[in-house]
Amino acid sequence: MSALLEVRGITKAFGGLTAVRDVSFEVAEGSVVGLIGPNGAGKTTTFNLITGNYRVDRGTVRFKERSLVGLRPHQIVSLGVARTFQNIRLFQQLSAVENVLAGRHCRTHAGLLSALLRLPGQVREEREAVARTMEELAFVGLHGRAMEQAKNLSYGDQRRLEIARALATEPKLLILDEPAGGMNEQETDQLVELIRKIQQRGITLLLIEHDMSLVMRACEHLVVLEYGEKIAEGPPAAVRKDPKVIEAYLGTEEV
Ligand SMILES: Nc1ncnc2c1ncn2[C@@H]1O[C@H](COP(=O)(O)OP(=O)(O)OP(=O)(O)O)[C@@H](O)[C@H]1O
Repeated sequence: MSALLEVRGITKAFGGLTAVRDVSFEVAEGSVVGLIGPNGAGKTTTFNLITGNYRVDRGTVRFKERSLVGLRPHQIVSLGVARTFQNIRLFQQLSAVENVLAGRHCRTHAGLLSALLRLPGQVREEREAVARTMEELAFVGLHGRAMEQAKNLSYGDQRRLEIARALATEPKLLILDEPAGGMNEQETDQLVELIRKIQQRGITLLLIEHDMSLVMRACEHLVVLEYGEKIAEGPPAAVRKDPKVIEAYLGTEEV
């Protein structure tokens, strides 16, 4: 079976610095894949190349055998690739439910005219969108916080809200950039559970994470970057013993 996501030889330079050089990997449908590596290794740049936030200099990105190169981020979301960001990007003044509704936007069809006239189709679509939103909030464990402004939520809850918003776009592939960033141990344990529940829904996950306890528990395949290049990949137990990986992390953090 072909991979859900296939990245082949992607390269991206910023001025004189090649942030990602000739990186290739695949994400099998239904799997949880971790992209790891020291700070500045090119992980977020790789995500931005997949999601259309940056354009590749060279190489290909294929999702469900369709090229994503040259597509705009919202087109890629419509195809079924959703993401969260390393630096939380929520509408801080809006409620949790409004933030998730913003994510639903790409799956609603009613045009401006029917919205203004409040035609029956529009009203039905709105009702469905709110119901779906409440389901996603419950799914990530935020049922009691729907009306809370995003800025009043804890860091861990804000990360969960970002995941709910991404899920509301009905992705096939969910890309998480440091989902455990700023979380305490208990919140990280809950996140491992949430990742399993998302996988059980049939959604494939690709994540960047520095918390190795999460990576080792949640991921079945790891891709390791250093200085923009892939230095290893494989099952977590094998990768953590790989001398190149240990070397890359020496003096930075424990693998
Ligand atoms: N928009 C940009 N303009 C210039 N340089 C950039 C840009 N984005 C990333 N870089 C550089 O590219 C390199 C890779 O950065 P990237 O953020 O992809 O690494 P990372 O592995 O995600 O790091 P971290 O774990 O610290 O988030 C870094 O040297 C960074 O400074």
